[in-house]
Amino acid sequence: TCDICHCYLKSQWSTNYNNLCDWYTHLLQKSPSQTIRIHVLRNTITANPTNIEHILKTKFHNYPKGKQFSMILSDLLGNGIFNVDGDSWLFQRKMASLELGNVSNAFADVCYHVQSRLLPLLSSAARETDGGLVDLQYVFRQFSFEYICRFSLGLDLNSPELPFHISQFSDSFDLATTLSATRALSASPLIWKANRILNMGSERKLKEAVQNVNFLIEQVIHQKKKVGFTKNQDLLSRFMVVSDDHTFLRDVIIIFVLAGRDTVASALTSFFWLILNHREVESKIRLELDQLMNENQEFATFEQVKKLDYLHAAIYESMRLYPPIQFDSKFAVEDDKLPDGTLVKKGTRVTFHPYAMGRMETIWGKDCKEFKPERWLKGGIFNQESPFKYPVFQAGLRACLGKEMALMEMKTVVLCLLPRFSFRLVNSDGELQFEPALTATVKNGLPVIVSERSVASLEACSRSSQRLVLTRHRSPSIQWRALGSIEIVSSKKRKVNFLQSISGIVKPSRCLMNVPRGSRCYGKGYEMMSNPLSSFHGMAGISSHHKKKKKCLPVHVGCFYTNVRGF
Ligand code: HEM
Repeated sequence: TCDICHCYLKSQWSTNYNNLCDWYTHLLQKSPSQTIRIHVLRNTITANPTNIEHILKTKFHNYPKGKQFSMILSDLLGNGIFNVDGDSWLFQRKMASLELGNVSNAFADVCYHVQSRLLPLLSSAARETDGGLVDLQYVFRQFSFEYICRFSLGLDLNSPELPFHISQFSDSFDLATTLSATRALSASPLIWKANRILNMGSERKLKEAVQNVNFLIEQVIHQKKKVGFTKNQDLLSRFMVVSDDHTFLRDVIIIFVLAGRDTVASALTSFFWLILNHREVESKIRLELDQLMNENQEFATFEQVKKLDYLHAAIYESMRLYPPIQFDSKFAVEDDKLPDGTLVKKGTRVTFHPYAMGRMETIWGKDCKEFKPERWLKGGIFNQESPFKYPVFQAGLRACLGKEMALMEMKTVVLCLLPRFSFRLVNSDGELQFEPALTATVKNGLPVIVSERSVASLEACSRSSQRLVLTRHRSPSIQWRALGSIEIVSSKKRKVNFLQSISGIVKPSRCLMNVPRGSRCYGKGYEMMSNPLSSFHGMAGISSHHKKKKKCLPVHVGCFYTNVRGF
C-alpha cells in the first residue's frame, strides 16, 4: 500500500532519476520531517541533523554497525575496525588514532609521493601535442592507492626490493571491494551465501581475489620480519610491535587501504570536476596559493597549507555536494524513537544520507545546489559547521580517524597540480553520475586534457563565457606573449577595444595586469574579451594594491593564449 515501496519494488524511480541516491534525495526534500521509510527494506532513511546526532552520539550504543553489514564485508575486511563493534573496535581505534594523529609527518610523505609519482605521470601525459588525455579518476585512484600502501604497509614503490608489483595488489583489491559491494545488491542475502558455500560465480572470484590480497600482505609481513621493522614509521610496523597475529595484522591493514584509498580519490575527482566547471573558484585557489608562497618557492610548507582557508572551504564545499560515502547505515539494537518522532523497530536499519543532506534547503538554504566555497568562510576564515549537519566524515564517537590526513592529502595534490597544469574537461556537460560501489565512483571516469601551464596556459579562457582570475606568478619577472588582442568590457558593459584604448602606461593600483607598454586597463571588475588580431609582449603581474587587499580580479578572456611563460 505504500507508494514509495511500490515505486522501489518496480524500479519506477529509474524513469526520472539516474541513481537511487537522487530519488532518495527527492523524497527526503519533500518529507516534512526529512525522514522516509522504505518498509520493504526495513530501512528508515534520514537527512535530519537532529536525528543524526541522536543516532551517532546520544544513542550511539543502540546503533552499532550490526551483523548484516559486517557479514557482507567480512571476507575482505575480517575483523578490522570498520567491521567490528565493542572492545575490538575500541582497541583498534585507540591504536590507529595514535598513528593518524601526526599529520605533519604524513605531509612530508605525501609531498614525496606527489613529486615522485603524480607529477611525472601528469607531466609525461601533458607533453603530448595539444595536451594529453587522462582519466583523472583513474590517476587519483592509483595515486591514493600507492600513497596509502606507503603509509600503511611502508611500501616504497620506487624501490627495486618491492615484493610484488603494485598493480597485482591494486587489481585484486579492486576486484574484492567491487564483488563485496555487489553482495549488498542481491535480492536476498541467501543468494550470495548459497553461492559462497557452492563456490560459484562472483563468490568464487571474490574468494580468489581475497586470497590474492592476503597472500600479498603476508609477503610484506614476512619481508618486514626479515629486514626488521621496529624503527619503521608505517602503520603495519607499529602494529607488528604489539602483535604477531598475522590475521589481525592483515585485518588492520586492509581497513586502512580501503578507508584511505577510494575516499580520497573520490573526493579529488569530484573536486576537480567542480572547479573545472567553476573556473572562478579555481582561480581564487591559485590566487590564495600565490599570495602565500614566496617568489622562488617550489612547494608549500605544512604551515602554509594550514593557512589556506579558501582551499579548505572549497574542499568542504565539494564534499558537501559529492560526499565520497554517499550514505551510511546502522542497525537498531532496541526499539527507539528518533527526535522527529519516527519509530525505529529493533533489528531494523537506519540510514543517514550525506548526499541528500548536501541538497537540503532546510540545512543549507535556497542556494544549496550551488557550489559556493564562500558559504564556509566568515571574514575570510574557515568556519566549521556542525558535523551532524555535515556527516561526510561521520560524526560522534565513530567519526573518521583519517579526516585530517585526508584533507591534507587532498590539499597537497591540489596545490601541486594547479600551478603546474591546466586541465580541460572532455565532457563538460551534465551532472556527475555514479556507479554502484562502496565509495562514490564516477561512471566512465573523469577524462580531461592536461597540459603544462608553463608552455600553453590560460587555456581556461578558451571559452568566452568562462571567468578567470589572472594571478601574479611567483617568478619575479614574467615574460609573456599572448596571441590575439583583448577587448575590455567595462562594468557598464560598454565595449572598449583594447588596441584602440592604448594611451599611456597603466597605473599599477588600478590595472588588471601590466599589459603591453602603452596599453590601458581599467579598475577592478572589468572584463576582457578576445578579438584575435595581433600579438603583443609584456610583463604580467597583479597589482600590489589588489594583492594587499586579497582581491580577485574577474576577467573574461575569449582567446587562446599560447607561449605564456610563467603563469
Ligand atoms: C575524503 C576522505 C575520507 C572520507 C570522506 C572519510 C569518511 C569516513 C566515514 C564516513 C567513516 C565512517 C564509516 C562507518 O563507520 O561506516 C570513516 C571511518 C574511518 N575512516 Fe575515513 N574517510 C576519509 C579518509 C580516510 C583516510 C585517509 C583514512 C586513513 C588513512 C581514514 C580512516 C578511517 C578509519 C580508520 C575509520 C573507522 C573509524 C571507526 O570505525 O572508529 N579515512 N571515514
